[in-house]
Amino acid sequence: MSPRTTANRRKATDRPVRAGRISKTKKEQALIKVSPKGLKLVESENPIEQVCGAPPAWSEGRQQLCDAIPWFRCTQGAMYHSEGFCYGFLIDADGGIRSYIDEEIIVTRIGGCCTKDSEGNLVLEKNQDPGTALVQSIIGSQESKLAVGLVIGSNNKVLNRRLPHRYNIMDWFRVTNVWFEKLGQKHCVKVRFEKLNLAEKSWWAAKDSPLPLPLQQRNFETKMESIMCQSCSTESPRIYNEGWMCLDPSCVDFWRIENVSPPVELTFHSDFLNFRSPPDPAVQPSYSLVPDLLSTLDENATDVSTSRIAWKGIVCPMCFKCIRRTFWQGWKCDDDSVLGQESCPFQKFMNMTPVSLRVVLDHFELAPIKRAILFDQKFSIPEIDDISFFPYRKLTYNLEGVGSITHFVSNRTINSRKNGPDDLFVNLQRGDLGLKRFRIQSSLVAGTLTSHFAVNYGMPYKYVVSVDSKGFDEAPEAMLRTLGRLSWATEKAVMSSGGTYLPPNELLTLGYFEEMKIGFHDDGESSLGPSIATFSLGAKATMLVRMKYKYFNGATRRVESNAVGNLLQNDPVLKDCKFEAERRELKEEFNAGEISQEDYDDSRRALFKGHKGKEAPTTIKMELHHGDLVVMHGENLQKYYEHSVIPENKLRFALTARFVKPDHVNANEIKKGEFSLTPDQIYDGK
Ligand SMILES: O=C(O)CCC(=O)C(=O)O
Repeated sequence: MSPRTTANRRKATDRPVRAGRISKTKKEQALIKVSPKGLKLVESENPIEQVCGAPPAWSEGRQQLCDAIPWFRCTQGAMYHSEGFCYGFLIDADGGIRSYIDEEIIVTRIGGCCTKDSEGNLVLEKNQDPGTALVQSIIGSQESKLAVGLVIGSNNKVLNRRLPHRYNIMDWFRVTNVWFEKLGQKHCVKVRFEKLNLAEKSWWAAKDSPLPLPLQQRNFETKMESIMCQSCSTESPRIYNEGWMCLDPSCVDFWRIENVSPPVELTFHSDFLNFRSPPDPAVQPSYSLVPDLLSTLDENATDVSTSRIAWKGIVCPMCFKCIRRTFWQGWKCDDDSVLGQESCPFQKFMNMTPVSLRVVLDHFELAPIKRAILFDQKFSIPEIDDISFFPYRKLTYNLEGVGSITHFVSNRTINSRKNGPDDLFVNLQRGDLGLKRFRIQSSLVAGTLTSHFAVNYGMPYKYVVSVDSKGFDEAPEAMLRTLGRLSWATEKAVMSSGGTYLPPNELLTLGYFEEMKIGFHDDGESSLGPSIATFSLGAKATMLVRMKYKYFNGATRRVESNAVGNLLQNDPVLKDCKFEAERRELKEEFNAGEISQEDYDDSRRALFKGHKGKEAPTTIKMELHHGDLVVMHGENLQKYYEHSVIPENKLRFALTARFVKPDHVNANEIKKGEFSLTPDQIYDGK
């Protein structure tokens, strides 16, 4: 069906190229050719050029970028969108075919619904639906005149310029067009961005390229041709030279030129690339391109330095690199450097005005005389002992054949005693304990930092991260007192459960600012003894304990839903695991020699097949209050179960003591775990 033109239709191909157009080198002209293979051809035929300037901010890591730039808070995917608006967009390797970049215009595909084919090319898995959050958000920004921040990654080959860093902030852009195209048999969404500030030369323009035309000399009259489709009565702009197409994916004439599919090679129409939107003061961004967080933090206000906003990243005012808050006191530019990179001397350490207990504790008088606890029947109910260790309440959770968790519940008398939890909370905030955030070794997203600060004293210990250890001879007084309390709690809990007490020789201190936490993990390293004791100071926290995925489901995780993962070699069939009765019966038959290994495995596979594996429900839920002590005892507890802790307020410390087996430690480090307590550092349980 041939298109019916609108009243003001002009023949676009006849129109002269107007002022306001950036003059293009031959190479750039060639880039306008947008066949699937064309871009690669252009890339190899043309040497990579230098850019003329430097980005206003940059980053070598995605995590650092997202932490410091509020308009680009997405660690995966190309678009940062929130509540119906697109705020930031990354142009990297996968803009897709028919992409375009020059100094002022960017044409790219918006992500989603993609997978990689055998050659590593992105292919659409399904149609991009106009109703998806990505599509709605980009339209939301266009309609609301919200400027979008663009970042260009060094994997981008369309620009064909040498980019100085892995991620480079470009500028603010307005969304001028959002439309659908056909990609293979599916349809995808494309967007045209236009730089907001046309008066200044873009830093990514080619070195020695001419200045842009001044605004007064620009022609804002050029318009894209727009034609109404005869079939669906929707107007679509003319984007390609080869002919006009209806761009409404629901129309029978979608993506057809004069009733036939368009050729493989398409070239952008000059009006589509050359038109510029007249200046419009209503088009504004939500944030500064390079935010200045530091100027908003009043260091003398007591509740600022540990607040959520204060552990965001910043842009280094000296070298413009995005840096994360890795240190308890603040930011250090060279800490987030890539190895071998020149380091920048910038550092900003906060005043760290001590946080008062009153700010973090909700109880009217800081702590109750006796803590009343209502147990939720959904979780394990502990044995309660109010007598043996008075004034503590002792709650014991027994996990059959696995171990026990003992919770010593503190109160006002214990907390307010001299050198007790109230004093320790204040003392731990004096001086520099050496707390830092470390990189998580097994994180899915490379470079992710822990969401808490840590420092280790005594024997070296590696938990989710590798932390340097300082000797106990360097430990502040407050830590030795804590060690006294944790040794007391470990001994009492282990003796009550009939185990063997091994005095701790390592103390890991975690510090949590507002909204920090520790996700599910275990403390099951082979170098550790069976007891782990934690002392809570400051804000209340919730500790959750659950069975590990593979012990709950009887098999490891599998990517494909419904497929069965690797079966457990030695299934402990824990109480309340999935298919507990069936798994126990099969195990007994196998152990009794009634069924072969093959039959045992086949029967388990048949049992699990078709059931999507899921995380185990929470077995134990504990509220950890200021002054409380928790002792986990039993090697199998760490083997079969995992725990997480989510604090609630602006500051919490968790000090955890363990016994590290000396034969797992370098001889020259053993000394670090040696300590002796003065009589008043030894805790008497009061
Ligand atoms: O914050 C806490 O109470 C727990 C800390 C913890 O799980 C650990 O040190 O392994």
